[in-house]
Amino acid sequence: MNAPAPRSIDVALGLRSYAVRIGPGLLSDSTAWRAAIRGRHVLVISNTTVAPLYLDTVAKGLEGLHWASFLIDDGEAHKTFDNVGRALAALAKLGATRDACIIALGGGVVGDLAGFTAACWMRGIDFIQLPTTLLAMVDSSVGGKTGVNLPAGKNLVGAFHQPRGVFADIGTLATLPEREFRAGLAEVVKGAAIGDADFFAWLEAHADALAAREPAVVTEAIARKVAYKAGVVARDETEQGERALLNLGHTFGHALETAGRYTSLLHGEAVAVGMVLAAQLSQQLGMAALDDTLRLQRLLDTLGLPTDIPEGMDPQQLLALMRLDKKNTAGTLRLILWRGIGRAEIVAGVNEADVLAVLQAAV
Ligand SMILES: NC(=O)c1ccc[n+]([C@@H]2O[C@H](COP(=O)([O-])OP(=O)(O)OC[C@H]3O[C@@H](n4cnc5c(N)ncnc54)[C@H](O)[C@@H]3O)[C@@H](O)[C@H]2O)c1
Ligand SMILES: O=C(O)C(=O)C[C@@H](O)[C@H](O)[C@H](O)COP(=O)(O)O
Ligand SMILES: [Zn+2]
Repeated sequence: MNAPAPRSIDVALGLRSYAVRIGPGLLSDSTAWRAAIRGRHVLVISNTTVAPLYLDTVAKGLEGLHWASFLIDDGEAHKTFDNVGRALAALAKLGATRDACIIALGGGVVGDLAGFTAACWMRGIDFIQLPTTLLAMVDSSVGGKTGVNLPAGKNLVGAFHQPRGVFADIGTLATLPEREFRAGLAEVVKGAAIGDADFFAWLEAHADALAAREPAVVTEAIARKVAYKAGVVARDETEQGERALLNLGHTFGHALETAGRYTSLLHGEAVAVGMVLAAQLSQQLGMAALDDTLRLQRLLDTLGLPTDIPEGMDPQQLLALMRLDKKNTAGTLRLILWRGIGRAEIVAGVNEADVLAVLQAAV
């Protein structure tokens, strides 16, 4: 089978615009990403799973530069402030000046942490995203949200800091475990559920091909989701309005992740469950129809994603965690609710009793 044609999608942000390139061989063909490095110092941030697979390939593209690597342990539980401190120490040891560049090699955990480290060092240096998970390719590497978790909540510390470029080598998906691949599909479904009913229907029609990882279909899905997200980010970089829609399922999802101490559900899985809960709440409030909720559930199911809250979770604790969500204002819940396939809405002042009722019915 022919390799899918490479794609390039622009994130239009004036002087800080950049391209998201998607295709095979982008790690080993270093010409493009190397050109995005302006200075002499480079810190590659990765983790103990990804580095043994791909760091040597990246290293070949760094010849002649003064570079080092900093590896974190694997998993969401390591997207911490402590690790940012260690990464900053690695930059100091490297002697990194303001024209230094950080390369994020890995999934969303590495990307978020590396981006935040780049935002902090000397008040902001360049970084490049080399995403190696489906989730990072379709979502976390694009748009400049960077940050880390606290025990009190997901992504509570962070900064908006855009990368200089994103280079998604789809060849790296060959080594990605099945569960992680499926978790990435949740963020693809999310984009379609929020703002693109045609894309949602396309996902339904191609669900089996996606689950089977057919390269052309996977590439098309990545490109469509990235194009959708790039448009939203270009219109509302710092989430003053529309961008909050990208949080569909996340207020519930982040609470599930935090309650599970970042080791129970993967982020994409938590978003899948969270979208179903948001749909059920929307239905309860008379905003969405049962048929649409069932369609969403069916698609997530076909893609092998969970749609139920894991056993043992406490609705009151989940609600308490939701109160610390960054979208909330003036002590009231502000959620992304759903009007049906392709239509989401920001709703302020959501009644806690309604949220609790949905959580209690779901456990
Ligand atoms: N900044 C954003 O806009 C944004 C968007 C969505 C998600 N996120 C964040 O992204 C994180 C989730 O990202 P994720 O799903 O990529 O998780 P992850 O970074 O933990 O990666 C998933 C797993 O896959 C492994 N892995 C990565 N690439 C691999 C490869 N090619 N082959 C084999 N194994 C590989 C990793 O070591 C890890 O075990 C969460 O912290 C979430 O909050 C951020
Ligand atoms: O890019 C965005 O904006 C998103 O909300 C994308 C989400 O998928 C992602 O999980 C993001 O990190 C959540 O952001 P947060 O502001 O809720 O922490
Ligand atoms: Zn997300």
